[in-house]
Amino acid sequence: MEQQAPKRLEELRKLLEEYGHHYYVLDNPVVSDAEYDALMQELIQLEEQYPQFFSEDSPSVRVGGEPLPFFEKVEHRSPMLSLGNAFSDVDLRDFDRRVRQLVGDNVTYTCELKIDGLAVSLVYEKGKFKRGATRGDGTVGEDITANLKTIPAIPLRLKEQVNIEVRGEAFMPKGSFEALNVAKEKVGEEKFANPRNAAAGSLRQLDPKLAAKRNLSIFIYAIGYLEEKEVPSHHEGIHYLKELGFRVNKESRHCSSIEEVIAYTEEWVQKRGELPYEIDGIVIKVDRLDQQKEMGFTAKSPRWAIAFKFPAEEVVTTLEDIELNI
Ligand SMILES: CC(C)(CNC(=O)c1ccc(Oc2ccccc2)cc1)c1ccc2c(N)nc(N)nc2n1
Repeated sequence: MEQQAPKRLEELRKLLEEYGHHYYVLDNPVVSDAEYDALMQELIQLEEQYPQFFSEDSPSVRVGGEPLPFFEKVEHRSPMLSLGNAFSDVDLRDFDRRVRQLVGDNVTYTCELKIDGLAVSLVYEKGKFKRGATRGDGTVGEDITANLKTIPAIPLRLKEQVNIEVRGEAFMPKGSFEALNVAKEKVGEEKFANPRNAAAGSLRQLDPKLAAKRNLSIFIYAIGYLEEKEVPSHHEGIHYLKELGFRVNKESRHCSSIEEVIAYTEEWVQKRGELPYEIDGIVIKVDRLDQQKEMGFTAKSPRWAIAFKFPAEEVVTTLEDIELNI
């Protein structure tokens, strides 16, 4: 007869999973950091006391396991495609014209912020997080599961026991990036050039305990495959991902015309500085899945999506940043 795990251990796992979801996925904390940390410490101590009740989806895995000798290569079940680029309204209108030529005039778009981070794939079996990987060359990536498990915004268990693979952008918030570079400067270590390099550098090193300290987060933006369920549109797919427990970006907008899309790009060129994370553009997707299927793919990109790239953010170099060699 299998021994029952102590009640308190199960209770702590449920509490920390619930609190973690509110804090890191919904950006809506229900307990203080101090209370969350105290409960986590209590769970870690209990799990050390009862190692026979180890569970791979316990919230305690967020602190990170032992360093790996190397990363395994993994093949994505469906390719992680790249996006064609648009640099102007003319390019966006050309895209809209191509879409209408292929699927007719009854077309709407979903616009999403293009987060400046590291593209990753997350595989769930019966709702449990099994494997996470970098994009790599789109077909083969590196298995960075151990590092991704330390990201609190990545659910270890979904609200439904589905087999699903999702794609998203792991990133380091601007505030965490600034603090990390201050800490590196203090000990004379090389600073990261930007949050994207900091996120990639944190996830592509072999020690999960180091990744756990980097305050990384993620936004999920695509379903790679999903068994036993069809979603009719992209925006309904994203809503489903949110219901499953994934962190999705609240700024996405369902647009009924390319004019609305252009207005959205102009809005975010202005507002990007107000975001707590860096973005390098906007991704525009034909919203209906039947029309996406009708349009298909080129060798490496979908015909039904495009990335509108922002001009590189001009870096204002303050006087104290310029070594005054007078
Ligand atoms: C649209 C897609 C390319 C994802 N989609 C896929 O990767 C993808 C992959 C196989 C698909 O189906 C196939 C299945 C088998 C073979 C070929 C295709 C469908 C979509 C993409 C890429 C980058 C994005 C980004 N940086 N930010 C946001 N917000 N969205 C993004 N969306």
